[in-house]
Amino acid sequence: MDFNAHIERILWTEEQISARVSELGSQITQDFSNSGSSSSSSSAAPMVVGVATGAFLFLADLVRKIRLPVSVDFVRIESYGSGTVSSGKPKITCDLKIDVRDRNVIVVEDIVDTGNTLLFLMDYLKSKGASSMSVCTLLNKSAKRKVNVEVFGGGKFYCGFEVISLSWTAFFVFF
Ligand SMILES: O=P(O)(O)OC[C@H]1O[C@H](OP(=O)(O)OP(=O)(O)O)[C@H](O)[C@@H]1O
Repeated sequence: MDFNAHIERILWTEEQISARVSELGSQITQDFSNSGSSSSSSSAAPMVVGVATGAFLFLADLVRKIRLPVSVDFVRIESYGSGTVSSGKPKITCDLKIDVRDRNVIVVEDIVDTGNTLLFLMDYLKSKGASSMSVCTLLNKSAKRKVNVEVFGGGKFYCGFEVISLSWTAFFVFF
């Protein structure tokens, strides 16, 4: 089987992604080093929560670049099923194992698209008593956003790469 036959074009090389992941890890290390967190309400090292399944590889690369004793957990949230269009109704199909109460949580995503998954997760983490929520996503498709993606408790939004939609690219080429 020719693996490359499934790749239409390469947007970012392995080297570019690796360099960007290192930058994100350094930024997070810096932001969470001084007071133990970006929020003043908790002194514990941040808890990194990957949204499975998509985030697992990015998370593995990212945590090796964060020079802090982070704890790691996963939550499985699905909204696409086997399709490519979001149902708009994310659901937890595998819950967190670690208690997030009074913790500063960094949610790690492979991609933020409509924003529905993060909005759902933000409400969930708030209901579980997390002190703050930051987001670190490898890819961000802000042109596809349907709901506002917010952080809370002094958290930050970290983004690896912004994905420009083809229609916008065509618009700029045309003019
Ligand atoms: O911003 P949104 O429109 O909510 O989309 C983003 C979410 O969609 C994908 O997950 P998916 O539901 O496909 O599950 P998977 O990671 O298991 O493939 C992706 O990994 C994000 O979690």
